[in-house]
Amino acid sequence: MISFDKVGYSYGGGELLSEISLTLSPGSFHFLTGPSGAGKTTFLKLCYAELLPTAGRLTLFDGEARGLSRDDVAMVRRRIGVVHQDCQFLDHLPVAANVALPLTVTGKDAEVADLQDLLTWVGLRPLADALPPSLSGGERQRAAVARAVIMSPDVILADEPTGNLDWEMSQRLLRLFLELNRMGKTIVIATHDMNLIRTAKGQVAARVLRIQNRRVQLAGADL
Ligand SMILES: Nc1ncnc2c1ncn2[C@@H]1O[C@H](COP(=O)(O)OP(=O)(O)OP(=O)(O)O)[C@@H](O)[C@H]1O
Repeated sequence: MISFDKVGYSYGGGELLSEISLTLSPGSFHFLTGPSGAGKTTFLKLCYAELLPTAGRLTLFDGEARGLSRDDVAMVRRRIGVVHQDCQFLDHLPVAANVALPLTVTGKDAEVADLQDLLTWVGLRPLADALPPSLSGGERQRAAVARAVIMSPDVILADEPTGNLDWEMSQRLLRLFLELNRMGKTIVIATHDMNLIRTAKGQVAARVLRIQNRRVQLAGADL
């Protein structure tokens, strides 16, 4: 589905990521960890063609990343939902409209019932008409998850989704990702939170990718 073959990435200086060879198979669950500045966000950006490799071959679905046309990139982005680290919203639009935005911008209307179901699923139905600035950190993250899944993507990438959340809210968010994975979605979560990883590993056959010394490698079973 997403396959790295000796991929490297450089922002212009030396390589930040080197010789990455791995495959994110359909339905798999991966955590991505590593020190601050190691390149986790950069790795995720490669996965959704926000950045293109500066070395090696990266296959996104059936196409080589560097050979994708604009239409191909748009197609890739429709199949990948991203929960960004800072989850930005349009502050003048209510939560429901923000969640529906990926559909609206592609000219489609969200079915009201589907949108309400999605908001119920993330526990935000009572806040459907609230404006984003009034949401708590956990509510923002759940709205971002809802927005990332509204297009029914095959893959969900989340960048530090539990970064500023307390343990209970982190667990709640983790349950959403576990449920999405049970529905067959491929999940990649970048996180520093080892407790979250351990908790998840009790519930799903998650693999842990660790970025160290520019390489991305599968961590041992001790994690
Ligand atoms: N657009 C850019 N131009 C140049 N350097 C960049 C750019 N974006 C990121 N970097 C650098 O690349 C390195 C990796 O950044 P990245 O955000 O991928 O790391 P990270 O592992 O996600 O970090 P954190 O855990 O702190 O979020 C950092 O040193 C960062 O300063």
